[in-house]
Amino acid sequence: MTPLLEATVSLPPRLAETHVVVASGERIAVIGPNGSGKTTLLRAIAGIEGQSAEATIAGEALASMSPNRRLQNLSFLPASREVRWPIPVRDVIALGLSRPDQARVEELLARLRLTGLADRPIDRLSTGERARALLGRALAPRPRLLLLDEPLSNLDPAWVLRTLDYLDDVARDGTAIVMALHDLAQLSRFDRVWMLDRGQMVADVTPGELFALPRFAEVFEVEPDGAGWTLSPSADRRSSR
Ligand SMILES: Nc1ncnc2c1ncn2[C@@H]1O[C@H](COP(=O)(O)OP(=O)(O)OP(=O)(O)O)[C@@H](O)[C@H]1O
Repeated sequence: MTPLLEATVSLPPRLAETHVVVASGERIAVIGPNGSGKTTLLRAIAGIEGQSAEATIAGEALASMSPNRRLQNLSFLPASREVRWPIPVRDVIALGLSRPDQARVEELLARLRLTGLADRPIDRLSTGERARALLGRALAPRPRLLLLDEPLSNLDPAWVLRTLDYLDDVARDGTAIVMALHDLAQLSRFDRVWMLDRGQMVADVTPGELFALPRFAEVFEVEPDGAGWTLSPSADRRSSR
């Protein structure tokens, strides 16, 4: 079976050569401490960082796709929620589409509970509302692959859960999701976890396997402690942090 995504990326010194294979409908969490390379990996797969990516989606080279074809195949949601232009929310969502589709825009506005804000310029939304609108833009074309950089940050607890539920639905329809996140409490919602450390992918495991890895505590410098986390005894001994 042809994998949905196959990519070899490399951006030294920020990211060592990394080979990734993702199947349709897979949900993958990309984790790692600040500066470990999560954003770099997502941007490299998307081909945003120079010519670093050799990526194929369903066997087709991403680099040679037309802009429209790319929109149908891949959406990348950057971590930044900053939008400087006063574009109405419904138009922001429509920007994600390869051709006009008002019904799709209305569907996303309703699902993201943005219908009441649809005509408001996006630069006059709260940060969490803006995060939902930008996620709507990424979801709009029903791409085969979603690369999401911290889509849960700035969301309140209910919206974290609603967003994960929505992404589960999207994955059930066959879209693969590769998502950078910091909230390790949400890992059980994913099929696989890629753990990064200083620009290297050091684990590709199921969520259940992750916490048992000695490397986990070493990379994150924390250990599970009841319902939360505690700094591991070796924390702050690593030279680069
Ligand atoms: N444009 C850039 N040029 C050079 N180095 C960069 C650039 N952007 C990021 N870096 C460096 O690359 C490394 C990886 O950064 P990256 O943003 O991928 O980390 P991250 O895991 O997403 O971190 P965070 O959790 O803080 O968002 C860091 O050491 C960072 O300082």
